[in-house]
Amino acid sequence: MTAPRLDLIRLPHGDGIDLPAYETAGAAGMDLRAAVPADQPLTLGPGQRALVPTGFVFEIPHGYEGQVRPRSGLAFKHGVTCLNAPGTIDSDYRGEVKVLLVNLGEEAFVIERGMRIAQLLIAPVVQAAVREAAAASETVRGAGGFGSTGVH
Ligand SMILES: O=c1ccn([C@H]2C[C@H](O)[C@@H](COP(=O)(O)OP(=O)(O)OP(=O)(O)O)O2)c(=O)[nH]1
Ligand SMILES: [Mg+2]
Repeated sequence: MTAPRLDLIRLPHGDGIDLPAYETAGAAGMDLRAAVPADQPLTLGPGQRALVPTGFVFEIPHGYEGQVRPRSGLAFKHGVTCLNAPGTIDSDYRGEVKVLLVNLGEEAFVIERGMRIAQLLIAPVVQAAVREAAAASETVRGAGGFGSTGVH
């Protein structure tokens, strides 16, 4: 599969921020950095959430989506994660990509300019042809769910 091209448009407050990048050859996601002012780090108190700017508009190719996902290290060490994980970036979105972080830990967490706060995956999507139907087809599972299998 050839790699789709991804154009990133740098916004003025993203000046000097490293381009989002795949940190290793096999990385699934590119790390996103916080474009908060250098002299105004963002402090997330316990239980608080914030929309953190990345400094870039991502022109996601048609037929793909962007998924904003947490970094496991931040989640494990500090309880900091993406509240809406995975965040969805639509291919027709032309605003700045932002990361909705929440601090589920017990200590305040300080977000400095350039800190890697989340990762973005590019994934193919299809749009279904939606229609209303009279009845659902029959299956062995039927309406069973939520732990219904393997129970005698
Ligand atoms: O973590 C996220 C999630 C979304 N977005 C941007 C890109 C996305 O295309 C747009 C809309 O996101 P979504 O559809 O999840 O939000 P909504 O609440 O449904 O808003 P809208 O009515 O604008 O679609 O917001 C981000 O920058 N970061
Ligand atoms: Mg929406």
